Amino acid sequence: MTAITLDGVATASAVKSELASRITDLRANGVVPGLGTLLVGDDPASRSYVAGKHRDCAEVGIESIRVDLPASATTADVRAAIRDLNSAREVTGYIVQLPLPTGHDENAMLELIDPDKDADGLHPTNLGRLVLGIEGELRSPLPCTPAGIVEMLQRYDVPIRGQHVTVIGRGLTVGRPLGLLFTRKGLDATVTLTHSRTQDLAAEVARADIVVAAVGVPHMVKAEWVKPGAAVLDVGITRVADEETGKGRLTGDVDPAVAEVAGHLSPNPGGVGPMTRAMLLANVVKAAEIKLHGR
Ligand SMILES: Nc1nc2c(c(=O)[nH]1)N[C@@H](CN(C=O)c1ccc(C(=O)N[C@@H](CCC(=O)O)C(=O)O)cc1)CN2
Repeated sequence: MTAITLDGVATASAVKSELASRITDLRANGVVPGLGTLLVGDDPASRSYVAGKHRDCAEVGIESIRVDLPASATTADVRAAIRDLNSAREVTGYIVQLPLPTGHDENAMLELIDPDKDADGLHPTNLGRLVLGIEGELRSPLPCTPAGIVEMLQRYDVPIRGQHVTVIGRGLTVGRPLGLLFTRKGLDATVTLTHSRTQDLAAEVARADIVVAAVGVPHMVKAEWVKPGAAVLDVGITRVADEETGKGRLTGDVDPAVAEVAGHLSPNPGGVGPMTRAMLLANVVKAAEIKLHGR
């Protein structure tokens, strides 16, 4: 068996096309969606992700406002930048790019974001609404990677209801919110959230219909662990030196041999990453629509 590829580039492109008409409507009604980004320091990966977010905005007609602070920025500087983004009229939603450099308290900074402008769904109020299972008008923006994973599975008609999902990694942007999202009413999966202290990871993966690997350990998920036909989403990414050329290349958490066992496989790069970016745009558009129509 060779797995069906969950193509994040093509799926993100479809999402972006669908957003374009909503953005046109917003603009016609005098609301210009604007995404702000706050980047602190000079981590090359974060720089590249932020640059990608601005390119995406330009592609779909969202304005983008970039605030970059040097690695020497103090917590007071970061607070001031967040305060400015909260009050900037042209910013309808924004993100604080994570991770922040060592020495900054990420949770404290996320808490300063105006929840109505939280394009990442990572403010405690918005995460709280996810925990509370609030639906309808008060439903909060969803964290982008979890939202992108679910969107991609649904667009490929991969069953979720009643399925067993094993998530590897309990981080803030992927594992923890993803567990909440999959168990939400309407999605109705059963989730095992695993982490570095999980005793028998292979066994937890083996019983999963859907596996999400988000740890950043190259090729950690082995083909022998995976139930034949399972959907496997490779989220963690590590830059390693190519053995032949010595040049840097990107490697996911999933061993390539998994493609021979899985039913669906999202590659890395080219899978969940582009969906993360597309879901950010969707959150910005949704926030702008709320600004126009109210909740
Ligand atoms: N405030 C946030 N910080 C971080 C988030 C987040 O959702 N909000 N997630 C990640 C980084 N991230 C977005 O910020 C992100 C990661 C990867 C990609 C992506 O498109 N990856 C490409 C490969 C990129 C490359 O060549 O390096 C792919 O998978 O094809 C987009 C966004 C942590 N921080």
